[in-house]
Amino acid sequence: MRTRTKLYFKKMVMQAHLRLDLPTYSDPASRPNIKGVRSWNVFSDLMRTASVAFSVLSHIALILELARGEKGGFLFAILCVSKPVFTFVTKRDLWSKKFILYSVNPSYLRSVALNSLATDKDYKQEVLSGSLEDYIVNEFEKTQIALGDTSHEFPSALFEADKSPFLGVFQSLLGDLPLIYYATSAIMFPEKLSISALAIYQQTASSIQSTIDQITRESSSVNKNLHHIESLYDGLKPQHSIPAGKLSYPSSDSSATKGMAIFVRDVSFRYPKSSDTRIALKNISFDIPASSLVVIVGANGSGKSSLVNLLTNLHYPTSGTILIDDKPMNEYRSQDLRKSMALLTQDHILFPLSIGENIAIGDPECGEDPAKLKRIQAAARLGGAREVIEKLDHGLEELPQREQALYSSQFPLPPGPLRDISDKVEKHPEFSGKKSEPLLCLEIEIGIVGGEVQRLVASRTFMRISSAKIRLVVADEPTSAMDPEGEFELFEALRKVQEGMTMIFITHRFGHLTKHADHILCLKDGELVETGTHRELVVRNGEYSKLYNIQARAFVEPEESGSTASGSTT
Ligand SMILES: Nc1ncnc2c1ncn2[C@@H]1O[C@H](COP(=O)(O)OP(=O)(O)OP(=O)(O)O)[C@@H](O)[C@H]1O
Repeated sequence: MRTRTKLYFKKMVMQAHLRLDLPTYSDPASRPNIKGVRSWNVFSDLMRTASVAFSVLSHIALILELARGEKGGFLFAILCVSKPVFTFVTKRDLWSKKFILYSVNPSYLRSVALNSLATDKDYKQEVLSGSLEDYIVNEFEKTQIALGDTSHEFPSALFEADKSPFLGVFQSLLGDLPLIYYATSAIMFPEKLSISALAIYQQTASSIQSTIDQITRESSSVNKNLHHIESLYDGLKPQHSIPAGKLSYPSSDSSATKGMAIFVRDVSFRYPKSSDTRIALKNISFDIPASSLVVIVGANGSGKSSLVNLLTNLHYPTSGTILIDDKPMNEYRSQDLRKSMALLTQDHILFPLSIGENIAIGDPECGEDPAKLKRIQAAARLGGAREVIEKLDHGLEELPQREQALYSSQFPLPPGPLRDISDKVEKHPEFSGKKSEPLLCLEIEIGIVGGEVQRLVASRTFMRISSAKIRLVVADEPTSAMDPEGEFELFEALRKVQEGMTMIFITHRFGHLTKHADHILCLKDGELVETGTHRELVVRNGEYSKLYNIQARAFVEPEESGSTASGSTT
């Protein structure tokens, strides 16, 4: 039951995560704040609270039953429950309240900072190289002196302790009242004295006390866990920042062989909820005709990736409109638009799945397609990843990272595959000194490096393109870790499959691609400063020509550089 409950909620948590669009997901407050395991805690907490409540009720019933036959019995029963009830009512429990804990005591804050200097590995190198050991300890001692008797107790304990001492005295008095009452009535009516009844009363009263205490302790954790579950159900409600309509894309009237046509009208964009209040894109307008090849260039931070984020529906303009095939982008279903696009960026990485699945996932609907393997192989060839895969021990079956959970044994393992793994673990640098840990998670990497990762990720894009559903391909510097030959081959392969698709490339390297571009968009500080073909822009002698000449100059002899700078190199 525990496993089933956890798995059920784990799936819900995954769905809640997957439903969020990028801007919403970027805000940590919007992400579901619960793990599957907590769901079980909620369930078991509720069960435990119910059983404790049942126990309290049965104790009260017992004491009432015992008291029924006696004169003054009900008064005695009330006295028995008075202390637990009083404690419950006057308890100061921090965890059942909404609160923020923070310290303003400079000595305390300094002591925390010095403690982290001594214990945090991020500071280790600088602390050692700066010979700061004695300084840190001495300064820490000073903060201790400055703090004096200031309590270091956990805030909840301080909060709970912070109540009138009279309450405590009264509380313990209440605890003794049943005994005082019973003793008084025993003196007045000695014939009624029964040691066994006294013992039962005493024991029952203290049981009630402890079970009520338990309920109060647990109620806050039940509250907290229920709140988490509630937030999970809230997370399942769609909360998208990107508006979307109901039109399907591609619409039935658009020709199946054409790429996506994009018209950007006076678009400005600022990242939502970003601490950086600067505007990323300012009043940008341009047209990208269907099936054209567009290259976006510009210096770092000029807004190229931000523009791509808008065109691929990952973010939404702060103002202005983007039209796709003559209709505003937000009139289409977001899912449809994304299914018609292939985005390839330098940040795309390998998933923790087999290499084959990493490529196949480009077309998540390929499922049991009998031609799947052939398609994967073709995609790997186009992405330039064939050799990368061939050198792997398990080819397409290889996992980019193998995560292994191992139980280390106190005793040496017998020779065999388990012993081999165990030996490998013990030799691993991360393992040193951790022999006593019962469970060790170890990632064994298979050594695929930057440029090779980019080839495999590019293969995923070719797999996506081979689904024949793609109308727009966007490549945002996908070759940053590749050698120039790899980059050339990738762009050539993309250009060759371009039929029926619009292609947008972002690159910092001028050359082959920019010369073939139908349009070049040149950005500077979030503004579109120039558009045109390579030839047009080079002779214009503006921002594009400046960026181009910086690179071109590196390839010409010093005496030629003067003519290059003047724009004659085309
Ligand atoms: N996720 C983000 N949140 C907030 N601001 C961002 C975010 N991404 C980019 N920016 C800001 O938007 C502006 C444009 O950045 P962008 O990444 O679009 O430029 P770029 O031309 O692609 O740069 P590069 O060539 O370095 O990739 C910069 O000021 C950047 O700091």
